[in-house]
Amino acid sequence: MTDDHRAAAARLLEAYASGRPCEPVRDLVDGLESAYTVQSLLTERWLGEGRRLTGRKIGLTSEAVQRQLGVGSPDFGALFADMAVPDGQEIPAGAVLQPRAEAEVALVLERDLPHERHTVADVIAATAFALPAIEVVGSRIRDWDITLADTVADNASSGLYVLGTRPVLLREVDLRLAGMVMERRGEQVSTGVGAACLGHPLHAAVWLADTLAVLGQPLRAGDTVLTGALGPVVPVRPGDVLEARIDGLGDVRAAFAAAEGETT
Ligand SMILES: C=C/C=C(\O)C(=O)O
Repeated sequence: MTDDHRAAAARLLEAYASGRPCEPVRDLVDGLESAYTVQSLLTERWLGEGRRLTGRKIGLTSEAVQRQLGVGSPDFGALFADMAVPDGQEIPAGAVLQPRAEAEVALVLERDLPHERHTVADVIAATAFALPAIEVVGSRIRDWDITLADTVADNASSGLYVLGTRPVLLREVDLRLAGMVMERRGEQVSTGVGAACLGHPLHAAVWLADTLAVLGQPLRAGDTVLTGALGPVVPVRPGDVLEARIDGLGDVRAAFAAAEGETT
């Protein structure tokens, strides 16, 4: 760990604290490993503040999002209990900096995934159930001017996440063929399918499980895994109500508070 890593972490933490986006951190981060070192600094700090790790998110799994953000490989970030918003509960204005929303498949594990190389069968055997999810991503970096290094350092642009409430067993759903539609007050704003997520959301989960095991931080029983967007990410405006429906998994809703002085 270097002074540059500490400076990058401090820049991101200042953006969180002030609510004002910061300049990119890529000038302080030399490559992917270095970016994950900055992310780890943030994670360690948040754990030290008593936040509870609830799992991980995978990002940049779909070509649509990779094109939108101009970055070309998956990444991961940490999820904490205070980032989980109950289905349909209003999300306060300003809770996430520069919020955007995406619909995805969440997996909840009932077994550890400790190996350096997992199979899809390992992931299926370790999964208790799947849920539909909306991830509210955000960026501490001004205007989302991000490279892969910036988003990795910035906890994979994590914000909040909303999980549906009807658990579905993997044997009851074909996640590859599962279509997704996300609507903003009845208007279609994003569509996609499970196959858009690295070919299959379970492939994304295998990538994450292997990557974390190699890093010595394996996925554990009880973890939630957000497997990555199934379709394009959409900007969020105050007062938005977004509803995502995923075939076989059902629906989930993210409701955003109106800006002060506005009613919806
Ligand atoms: C910037 C964040 C992207 C994701 O979370 C995703 O592609 O799922």
